[in-house]
Amino acid sequence: MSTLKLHPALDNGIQPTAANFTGGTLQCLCATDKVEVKIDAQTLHNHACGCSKCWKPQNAIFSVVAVVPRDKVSVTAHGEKLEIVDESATIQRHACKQCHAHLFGRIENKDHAFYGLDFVHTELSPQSGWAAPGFAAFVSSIIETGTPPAQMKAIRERLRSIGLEPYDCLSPDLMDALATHVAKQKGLLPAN
Ligand SMILES: N[C@@H](CCC(=O)N[C@@H](CSCO)C(=O)NCC(=O)O)C(=O)O
Ligand SMILES: [Zn+2]
Ligand SMILES: [Zn+2]
Repeated sequence: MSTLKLHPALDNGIQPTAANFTGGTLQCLCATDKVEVKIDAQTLHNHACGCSKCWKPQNAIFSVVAVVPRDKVSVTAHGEKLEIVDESATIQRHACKQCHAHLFGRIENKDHAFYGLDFVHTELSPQSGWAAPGFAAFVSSIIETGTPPAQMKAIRERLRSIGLEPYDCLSPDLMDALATHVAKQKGLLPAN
């Protein structure tokens, strides 16, 4: 067992994706009056994210975050406790005002490549079977939240050892999707 602590869902053995899994609920960390969000689909593109904006549990250096179509996400309890962390961010993260867990992050810009997808942390779910993380994104960004640069080599090696290829932005598939969207907007590729 490595002494490097990345995130509990990575350090304790990655739980496998369940076939035919169709969703569940997310709950905030409050002891009572939990905010609850229902997700009526399996998640996609789950990944470790090292950026400073994605929510992570205490002492974790990575977040674990996936996407799901926004029309599959609904607030089912205590929505009055939610607030948007940063209205100016591309991803508007809806967090519990009391425990600060992020229940979902929504893109409101219709011109964005990922418009229509919400960002969610399935570790907040009592169910198991959600999509397993498949890569690590924004790895160099962990330096921005205080990780000493000298630890980066060991952290990238640890990520690889648990099957998560480290990238300093998103994965090549997702970067290609972003660039394809821009080329279509410019009329350099056919719209569909
Ligand atoms: N170095 C910055 C990077 C922040 C960043 O660009 N984060 C990405 C990934 S979040 C989920 O994968 C992003 O798309 N952000 C848009 C947003 O947060 O609104 C840092 O660490 O802060
Ligand atoms: Zn809460
Ligand atoms: Zn992030």
